Amino acid sequence: MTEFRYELLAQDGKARLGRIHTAHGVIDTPTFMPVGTAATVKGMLPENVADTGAQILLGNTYHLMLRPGAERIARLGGLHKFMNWDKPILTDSGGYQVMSLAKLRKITEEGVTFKSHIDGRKFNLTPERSMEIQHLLGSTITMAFDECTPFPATEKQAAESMRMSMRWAKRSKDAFVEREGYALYGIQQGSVFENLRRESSEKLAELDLPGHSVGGLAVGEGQQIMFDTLDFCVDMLPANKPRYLMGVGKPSDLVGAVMRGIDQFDCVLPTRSGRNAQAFTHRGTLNLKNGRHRDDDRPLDDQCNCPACTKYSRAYLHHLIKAGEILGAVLLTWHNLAYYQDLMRGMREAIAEGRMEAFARDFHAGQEGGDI
Ligand SMILES: CC1(C)O[C@H]2[C@@H](O1)[C@@]1(COC(C)(C)O1)O[C@@H]2CNc1nc2cc3nc(N)[nH]c(=O)c3cc2[nH]1
Repeated sequence: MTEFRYELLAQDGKARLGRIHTAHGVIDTPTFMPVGTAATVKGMLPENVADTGAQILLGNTYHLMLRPGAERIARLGGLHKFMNWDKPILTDSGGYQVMSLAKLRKITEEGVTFKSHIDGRKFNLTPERSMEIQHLLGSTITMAFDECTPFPATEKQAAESMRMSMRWAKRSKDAFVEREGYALYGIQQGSVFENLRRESSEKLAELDLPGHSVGGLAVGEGQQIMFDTLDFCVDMLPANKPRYLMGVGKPSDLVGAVMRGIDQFDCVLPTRSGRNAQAFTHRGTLNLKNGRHRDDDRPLDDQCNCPACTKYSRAYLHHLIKAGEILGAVLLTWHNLAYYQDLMRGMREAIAEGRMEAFARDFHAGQEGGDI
């Protein structure tokens, strides 16, 4: 069996090249984790997600506990078997999704009670139940149960929220079932306050966990405040363990956060935007609904080798979108995931060669290139 461990292979400024070894395989970092909320990366076969270069997917405790149920997935062999993905899976712990999706939520020291946004059934989620669900799913990386502090928050609100999350982190660790090659990550909170981020990091350090995430960001604060917070909060987490920035983000967020020491990312943007006709390319973003594409025989992105870019034209993609054809959403999702993986691969190579600054400059020049 493989023990869970992080290898730091190279650094370029604060940017890190690394490798995470897990029971379900290796993850080259910096890495982007496609979101597979309901046990599927929407519109994609898992083998095609793997073909884009993805080495790990994100799943959600909240969605899977509501439907089809964690015990059912366990009876059917676990989430990897259920969705036919044999590489690592990281599952979020549910607190964030309860606050952003569920109805009639009630938070107490014990946990959260809420009504399903699907059928109104009542549920109870505690650190202990979240750990049990993620164990039943067979998650490679389990996230501690926390409260994502809303933005904006006063320092007092952020302190109270963070301190409850740190008590819940201890309960998560006590309930987590240790398995070789599997890991529990702690989640740093504290909003935008340096002293609270430090207090959170010190509390997490006492638990000696194999990895950590920066929580409480990508909650509407905007890129500059996110970067300003990362400038001080990432270094508070142990350098010999992975650092995961939850819910981020658009391509320029990824470049800026890698340069501030982040190793793992997840975001709905590439898949959700793909279903909404938006394509990320090396020369900026395109909306394929726009009529200017109707006669354009060029590939979507001439630097991409995904099926959408090598087998079809912008005109065809525009036609599929206008006609509401499923293939339009599939091809744009496929392309966006391939673009995100190309971006991460490009950054890994740049860090290995000590040219991350130049990579970032070229990235921004390409995005502002215009006339795409
Ligand atoms: C509500 C929904 C679907 O989740 C996405 C997406 O909208 C949207 C809306 O704007 C973008 C940025 C594009 O992403 O924000 C969400 C992504 N930001 C984010 N995800 C998080 C998940 C988290 N999980 C835990 N356990 N704890 C956290 O502190 C936490 C913080 C997070 N911040």
